[in-house]
Amino acid sequence: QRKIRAGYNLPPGPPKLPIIGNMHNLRSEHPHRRLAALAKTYGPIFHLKLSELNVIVVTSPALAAEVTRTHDLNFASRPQFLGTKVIFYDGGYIVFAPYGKLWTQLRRIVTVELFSHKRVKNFVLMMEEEGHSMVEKIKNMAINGSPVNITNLLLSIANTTVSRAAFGKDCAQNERLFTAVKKTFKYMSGFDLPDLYPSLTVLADISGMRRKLERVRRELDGTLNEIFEEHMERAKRKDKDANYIVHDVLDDEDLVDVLLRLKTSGELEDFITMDNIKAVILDLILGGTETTSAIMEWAMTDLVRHPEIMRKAQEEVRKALNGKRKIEEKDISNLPYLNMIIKETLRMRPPAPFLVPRHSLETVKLGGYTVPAGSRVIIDAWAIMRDNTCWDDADSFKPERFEGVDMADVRDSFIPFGGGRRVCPGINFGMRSMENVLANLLYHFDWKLPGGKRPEEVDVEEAFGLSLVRKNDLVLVATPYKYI
Ligand code: HEM
Repeated sequence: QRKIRAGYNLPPGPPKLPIIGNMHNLRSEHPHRRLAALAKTYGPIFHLKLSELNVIVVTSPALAAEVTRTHDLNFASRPQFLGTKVIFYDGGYIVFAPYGKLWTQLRRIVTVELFSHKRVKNFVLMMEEEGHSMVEKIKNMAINGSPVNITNLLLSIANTTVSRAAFGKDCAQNERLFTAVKKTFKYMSGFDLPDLYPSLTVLADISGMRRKLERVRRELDGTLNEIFEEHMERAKRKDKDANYIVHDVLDDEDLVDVLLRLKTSGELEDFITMDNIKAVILDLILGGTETTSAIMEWAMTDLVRHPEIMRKAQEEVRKALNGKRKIEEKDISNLPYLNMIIKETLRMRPPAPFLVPRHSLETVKLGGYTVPAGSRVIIDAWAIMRDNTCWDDADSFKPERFEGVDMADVRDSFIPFGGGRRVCPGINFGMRSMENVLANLLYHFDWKLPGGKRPEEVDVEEAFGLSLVRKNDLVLVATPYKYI
């Protein structure tokens, strides 16, 4: 560290304490708010020492663009955490993968096979089906007078949507897998002791962290093995049965089918193992579940807090549907205001406030300062999207601000999905599924708070884990809409 300081012009930052560096500066329930406050003192790029690690934080659109565009390749890698190494088959292969051949191959496969327009179109039919069954569930609760736990409902539908895309319909192991995945969420903050002192490998054992992680990994691996075996069996039956008919696209291949087909037909590079394939599936579940459910939950929170915005959104969807009983994909494109609501929620409550950290491969200059090779680089998307110099009245929920905005013009200041070659590949999939679910909630029901609470009494307490979520469950009362 002394060597780094002597030779380099590191960005400014708060004073460091011996051994722990700046860890005390982040001790807060809300690290995203702490970092934004530090930016006010130290400027748009600052340096933190978290135990052994050099952490560079950037909080301006221009510097974020330098990371994701000007120096894209240099920052295209990820730091490694103990959790990702143990659980994700030695390193994770997409979200947390270091930059390299394996990541490039697997990301390409996922982009082409899961997120292509054609596939997302097929998945949309599945999303429609899930949307309808959610509506029926809520109608039953409304008839019985039970309030709806929106938090659980949305997490469950987000999980079903991603896992149906990955494993197909009626996967018996889904519940078990999701329970294990949820356990992994809490081991992945990157701020755990073994991650802050990576050179002290013994810490992973003393703290008991490795043991806990290995237990979860065994659970996940066993469940994934069962799922893969069932898929292989089904593929064999399909091959043997010349009369096997694919009845509709929902019956078609899911992602596990696709990956297994590519593997057995030799279309995948030899170095891609079954463990890599299993890790890809976990990556997608991890990347796609809590993010989408968090945004939908915050959107509902802000809608009940702003009844006039809720009313406007409901008028839009009810006018567009004109008495129809079921929402279809083609209806969604007639809901521009709903799309603005989702964008505004992504701006104000990004599920990944710091995106996913980057790792600097080489020493480079950023904003006139030196970023040493091996630094962890955090793009503070939360601070950028709450910056009053980028967004007028940035702390207020105003979906109208996106009216007529060409998104290319705000590409550096609207970054909930990140940018550059590590940008989120699930944008299309995520946006479609969120629009579908929210349109259903707004079309079929009127919503109010239980116990006669007023809109301004809705709590907006945040909890910071793998994603920025509500601290307390959102519970609302639904009244079914009387169709025209
Ligand atoms: C509200 C929805 C979502 C948000 C806000 C979101 C946000 C993000 C962010 C910030 C990153 C890191 C980007 C960077 O480093 O620049 C990311 C990466 C990723 N996301 Fe998403 N995501 C969402 C939905 C999804 C969905 C639905 C999926 C898949 C089903 C998904 C899969 C991934 C994957 C695989 C990566 C890793 C990309 C890589 O490192 O190459 N995400 N996402």
